[in-house]
Amino acid sequence: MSAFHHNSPTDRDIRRVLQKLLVMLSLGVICVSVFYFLTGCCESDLTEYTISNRPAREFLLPGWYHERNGTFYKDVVTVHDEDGYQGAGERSTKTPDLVTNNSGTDWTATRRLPQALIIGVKKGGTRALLEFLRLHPDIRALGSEPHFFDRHYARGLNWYRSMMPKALDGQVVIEKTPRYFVTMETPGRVHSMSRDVKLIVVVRDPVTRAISDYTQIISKTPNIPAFETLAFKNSTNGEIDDLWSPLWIGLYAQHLERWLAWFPLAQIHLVSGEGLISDPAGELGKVQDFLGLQRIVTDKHFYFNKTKGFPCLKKPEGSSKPHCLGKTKGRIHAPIDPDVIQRLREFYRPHNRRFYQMAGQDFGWQ
Ligand SMILES: Nc1ncnc2c1ncn2[C@@H]1O[C@H](COP(=O)(O)OS(=O)(=O)O)[C@@H](OP(=O)(O)O)[C@H]1O
Repeated sequence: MSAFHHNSPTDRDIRRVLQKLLVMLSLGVICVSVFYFLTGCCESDLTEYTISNRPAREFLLPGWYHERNGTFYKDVVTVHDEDGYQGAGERSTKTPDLVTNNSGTDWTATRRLPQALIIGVKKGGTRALLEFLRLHPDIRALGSEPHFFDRHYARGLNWYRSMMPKALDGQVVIEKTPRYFVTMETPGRVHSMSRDVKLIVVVRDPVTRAISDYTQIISKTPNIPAFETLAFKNSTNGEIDDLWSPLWIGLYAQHLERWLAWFPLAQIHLVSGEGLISDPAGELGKVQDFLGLQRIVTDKHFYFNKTKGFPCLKKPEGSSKPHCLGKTKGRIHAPIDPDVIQRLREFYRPHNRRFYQMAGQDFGWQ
């Protein structure tokens, strides 16, 4: 009896302690949830990546993820060029290690179709432009090249929208796929998505661009014939093979004409690829104006890296260290016979003149 009276308060004590522990545990869980919610840990933008000092190939290839209906999908990585990858829904159980850039932490952010597109040109400086634009807090840029209008159109606009980063009201969603500029069906398809979309084309001297293109091709397929062999239909009479892709892409007037059948020139902004290297802040200023954004990306964001020979970012978004583009951007070109270069300059001269007239802008190519 006395033992019973002696044990009874101890049981109550234990119950009380257990109740207190339960209350404290619940409070802990609530606090952690609130903390995660406020810091945005629950919200990661899976189509984005953090800019790092590592070359693009290293930090992009390990995995692109996107999320649909609460499931993470690892993108099937198909290398298009140094920085172009496309997603196609291979299921993954891994947690994404890629994180968002400015903004997606706000729960009001939604995925929207892009209001602006960098449509070209291949090897013009499109990656540099996109990386520089990402510094702007009102820009939400897709890191990969989705190739929606040229390769994946059958997947539909909902798929395209699902690829986009989340954006807040007032932010401009943008993607870059340089092949859009030269593919026949793209202007009409872009127009049917939106007649108001803003289009950006980075253009570069077509001769240098062709050599850059060839340098990239040969880096992947070293056994292809020499540039000089591919550039001419007939080496004895010097007739240029303008259907060879590296040369055909440089026929800017012809490609622009196709876009002008669908969009007014005022909706197309041409960026000088050379200017993007010599005066990145100047070119970025004009692009920000065109996009209706405040000029936030300015010369204080850039420095000239002598080793790289190109402008680099002092402090890229998502990192505190300076950042240059990867080694496939700004690489040493394949050596080309100077007579061939001269012949190509002559070939492009009338095409360039026509392009300047159409664009109302002289890019000063020789
Ligand atoms: N800041 C900076 N750093 C490095 N490279 C720069 C920069 N600005 C412009 N460029 C030029 O960009 C060229 C590559 O163009 P793209 O990014 O459009 O190439 S791609 O079509 O996406 O493969 C690349 O071409 P190459 O020099 O022939 O490699 C560069 O000349």
